[in-house]
Amino acid sequence: MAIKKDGDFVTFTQFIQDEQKKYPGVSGRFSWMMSGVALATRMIGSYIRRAGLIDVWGEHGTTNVQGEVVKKLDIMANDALKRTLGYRGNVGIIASEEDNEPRVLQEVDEEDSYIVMFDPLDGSSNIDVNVSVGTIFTVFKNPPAVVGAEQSVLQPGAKQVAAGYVLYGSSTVLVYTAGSGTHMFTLDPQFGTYLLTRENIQMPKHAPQYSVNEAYSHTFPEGYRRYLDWVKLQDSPIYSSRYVGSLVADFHRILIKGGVYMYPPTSNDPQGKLRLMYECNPLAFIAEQAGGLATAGDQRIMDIKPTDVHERVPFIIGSQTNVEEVLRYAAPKQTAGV
Ligand SMILES: O=P(O)(O)OC[C@H]1O[C@](O)(COP(=O)(O)O)[C@@H](O)[C@@H]1O
Ligand SMILES: [Mg+2]
Ligand SMILES: [Mg+2]
Repeated sequence: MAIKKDGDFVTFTQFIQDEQKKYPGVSGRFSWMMSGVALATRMIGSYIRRAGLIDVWGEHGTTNVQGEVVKKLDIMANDALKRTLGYRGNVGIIASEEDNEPRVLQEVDEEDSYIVMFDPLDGSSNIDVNVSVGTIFTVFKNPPAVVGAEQSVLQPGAKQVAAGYVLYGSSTVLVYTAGSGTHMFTLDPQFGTYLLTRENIQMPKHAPQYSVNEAYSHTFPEGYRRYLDWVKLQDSPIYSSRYVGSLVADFHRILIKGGVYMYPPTSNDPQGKLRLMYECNPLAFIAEQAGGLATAGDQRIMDIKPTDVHERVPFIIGSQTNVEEVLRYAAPKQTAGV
């Protein structure tokens, strides 16, 4: 249900403006920038809702810097975000899964300048088959003293000022944090705006459910294979498994119901498949703000010092006790303090 405050629904922009009032001297341009992200995701959502009626299915005919076949919707989503953020006036630098390099959008005064990085369309392999997909974004402050777009973006996840994702599922939801809890907004198709529906989400401490692509498990490091053997022997409770193949959809289920998602190193992707800057860091911020954990197995995701905007890392995220169960096997030395 949409949450009412003083008898009124709370829109995403209003919520951010109220949240920003806690920080002295904030210009309000932050919420203007965030409304740009919200606008782009409404555009992307309208493309997805009309898939099959309009030409969004299939390949774009190019490959991205990661060697992946790019889908038409990857590019449409990327363009929508670049266009709306371009008009916001306080986004200095952007970086995207679909662009080789981070790009200086405009010179803005340092005080109020942000970096926005995003995975414009997450779960690309599910686009043509009508399975939920998403958009993931993260926001950093633009460091003073210009050091060049490439260097400016290479900040550890702990420096994020905000992060979020949109899940284009049975309903369209936007999950967001700016460091004071994790909150969810649902797009009201009638009003065409995101309304607050869950505030201060707390991830369950444990749930008997894991999410991993087991087709590759024979190539996982031994620890992860031992965890999968252990989890299948549990009978009270018995664990079940779920895997959609869209990171945002698999993570959202865990945020609400608990459990653990992992994408270990594989023979195909010895560093792991998922990208630190615009997939793992934003979800880690959201998970931690909801009482969960996120690790690369040997260190907390948000402590990793990035070296490349498209770098990949092993990824374990979810409920506190579930993640600790995985780490007992996958990274024994890592249990305390993740
Ligand atoms: O098919 P696999 O190897 O299980 O990988 C699925 C994973 O890859 C991704 O599709 C990668 O993200 P993109 O679709 O944004 O490239 C994740 O959403 C998903 O969790
Ligand atoms: Mg992705
Ligand atoms: Mg993507």
